[in-house]
Amino acid sequence: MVNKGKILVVDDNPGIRAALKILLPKYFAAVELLASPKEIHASLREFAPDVILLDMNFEADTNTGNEGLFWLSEIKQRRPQTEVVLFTAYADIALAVEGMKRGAFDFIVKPWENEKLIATLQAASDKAVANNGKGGKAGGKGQKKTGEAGPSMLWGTGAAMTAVRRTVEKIAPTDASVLITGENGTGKDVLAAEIHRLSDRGQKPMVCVDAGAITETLFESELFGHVKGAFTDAHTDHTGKMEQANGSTLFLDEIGNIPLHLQAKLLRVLQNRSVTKVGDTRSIPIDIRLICATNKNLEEMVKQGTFREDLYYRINTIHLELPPLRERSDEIVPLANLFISRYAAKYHRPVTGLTDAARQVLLANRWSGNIRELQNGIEKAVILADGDKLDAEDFSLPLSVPGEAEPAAAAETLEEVEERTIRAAMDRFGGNLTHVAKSLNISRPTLYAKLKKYNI
Ligand SMILES: Nc1ncnc2c1ncn2[C@@H]1O[C@H](COP(=O)(O)OP(=O)(O)OP(=O)(O)O)[C@@H](O)[C@H]1O
Repeated sequence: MVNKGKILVVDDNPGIRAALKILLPKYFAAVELLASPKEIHASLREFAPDVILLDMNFEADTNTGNEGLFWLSEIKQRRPQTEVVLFTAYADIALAVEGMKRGAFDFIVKPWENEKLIATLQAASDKAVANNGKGGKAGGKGQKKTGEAGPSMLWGTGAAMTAVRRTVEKIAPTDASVLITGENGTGKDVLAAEIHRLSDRGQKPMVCVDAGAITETLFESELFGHVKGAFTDAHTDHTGKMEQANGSTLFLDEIGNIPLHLQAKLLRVLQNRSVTKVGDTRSIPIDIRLICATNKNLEEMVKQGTFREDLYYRINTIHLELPPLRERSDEIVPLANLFISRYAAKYHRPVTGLTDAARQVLLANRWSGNIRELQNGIEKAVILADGDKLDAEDFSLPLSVPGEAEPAAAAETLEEVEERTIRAAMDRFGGNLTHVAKSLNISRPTLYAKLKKYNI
């Protein structure tokens, strides 16, 4: 069946373009092919593709994929509703995860299988159509919206998350500054929203600023505001995010990305509890609760002199560390089920759950992109699935061990999940401890201790 989607292929290999020129028009309403990414901007404007199949390396002899990542963010900035499928000859899972974190829909490795390529492009096209329906807001990370109601948070029952939850319950109603750390995709934004929701300020919208997404020149104006005429483009007065957050919570994401000279200005505002707009002399008192997040090690940055120590102590009254998903295995199945119901409703698919084999594959995966990667995987699987349960084959995951161990149930203990994951990895790597330790991201001594503990 021909999908309504418009596909743009960007690849400098003429042979690949020739093959796709024959294949794709059988399945899609319109297909455009470009040899160079330099023409992407024009094509975004004129052709307005739903999906871009984007080569990762355009210069001969390079295989870093950096060019692909650069063009991915260009596309996402200019036309966020367009979905991007990365196309690479180099099977690099780290690059795939990086691309997904930056908003790519999926990753296809060359040489490709026609069936998989078409299915992926069709799923991406369906998602692009859904994106268009909600005004172009697409997945991936972009500028955050003030007051956007974040999705509700599912709390894990493992030891680490139980401890985080207890702390959150104690500190949420106070005005203490909170620093949330953790790898990308562990749920820092979601946790910030939860703290705000539980606080006395929860009736007002939380104001979010992604410090990683604002240019240095706009930072002050964005945060503190400006008055008309303060600089060339300041045609009107602008209320900064700090003032907008008055009486509420300010969530400052990616705080580790703020350059030193701006850190000094931020500190001054926090100390004085007042803000002065760019181009103004009057100071406006502000009453905000500050929550910051970062995936960087700020303590290390303080030692290296790239993060101000005084600012670090100011924002870090309470420190919450979100563990990576691989250390929160008890959450994988409940989260997967949550995302299944969310996406089944969104895409009108009759999917209701997971087969045992699918649970198995999800539990055995490493999830370097954490909950975001799981969410993306479920979204794609829901779009592509044929039956009412997602099966192992609906996920293209590297560490799958279908049908080996006992099916996982949501009620399993963390230890049971850990034991099964280790057994699965031992089988997969034929007992090669170096490979098993590496795949589980633990040291060999830790692995020895666990093998002994579980009598493996
Ligand atoms: N506990 C949770 N319950 C439900 N959904 C969650 C949970 N944690 C994270 N998610 C979902 O996973 C995705 C990633 O979460 P979030 O953006 O909060 O991570 P993050 O740590 O802030 O990532 P980054 O470091 O890239 O900013 C989001 O779509 C979010 O809705």
